[in-house]
Amino acid sequence: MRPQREYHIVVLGAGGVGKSCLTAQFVQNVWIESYDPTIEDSYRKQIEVDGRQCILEILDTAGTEQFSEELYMKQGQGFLLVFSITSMSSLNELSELREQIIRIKDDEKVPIVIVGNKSDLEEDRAVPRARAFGLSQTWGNAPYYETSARRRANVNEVFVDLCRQIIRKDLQGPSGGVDTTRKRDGPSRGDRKRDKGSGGRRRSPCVIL
Ligand SMILES: Nc1nc2c(ncn2[C@@H]2O[C@H](COP(=O)(O)OP(=O)(O)OP(=O)(O)O)[C@@H](O)[C@H]2O)c(=O)[nH]1
Repeated sequence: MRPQREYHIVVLGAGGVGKSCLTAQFVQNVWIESYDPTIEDSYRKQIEVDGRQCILEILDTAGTEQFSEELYMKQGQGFLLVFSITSMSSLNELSELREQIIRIKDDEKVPIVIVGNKSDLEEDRAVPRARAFGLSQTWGNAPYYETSARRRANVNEVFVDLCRQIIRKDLQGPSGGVDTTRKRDGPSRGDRKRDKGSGGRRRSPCVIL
């Protein structure tokens, strides 16, 4: 049996674009209506991609408060760059984030997926699909998906695409994922948390499904 590999994914983007909702839909299959700004949450989920068992360690970052940015960019092996199709400024914010990732990772070909979330709000669209797609092309043909966390549309697809890119890179070089057969499973990082109250959202930093 192939060993499981562990991959670090970081979800980045402006505040309120739906990073936490996308992550919660992917990891826990739940929809969160309320807006509760994230400080930093991390989750674990095991998935199978092309016959390989992968454990994804997903870091859901703060849209507004930028804690330990450099550290998590260094540790991340793949990045979901999320904007809302209802906000042009949220798309514009991604350019700087991408530049930062490339500078910190010192790698032009770092696995990235660009995500235009809130596709269910077509009537409020402010970012033409062609505009976002054009940008993704100038970023080395990074895959571009439109998602709806609310309707759970394309949610798995963005994580699987990113995971596939990381696997490909992992197979090409020695600096890939961690072989978890040599590592004790334990709680994730992500220890800086805001008290999220008793709503539907979990306080636990670590979810293993
Ligand atoms: N209609 C619609 N609303 C969404 C969608 N995704 C998220 N939202 C709403 O947008 C608001 C913000 O969602 P969050 O997931 O908390 O956004 P975030 O990017 O994590 O925000 P920060 O934690 O501040 O960085 C919430 O009220 C969600 O219910 C979506 O796909 N469609």
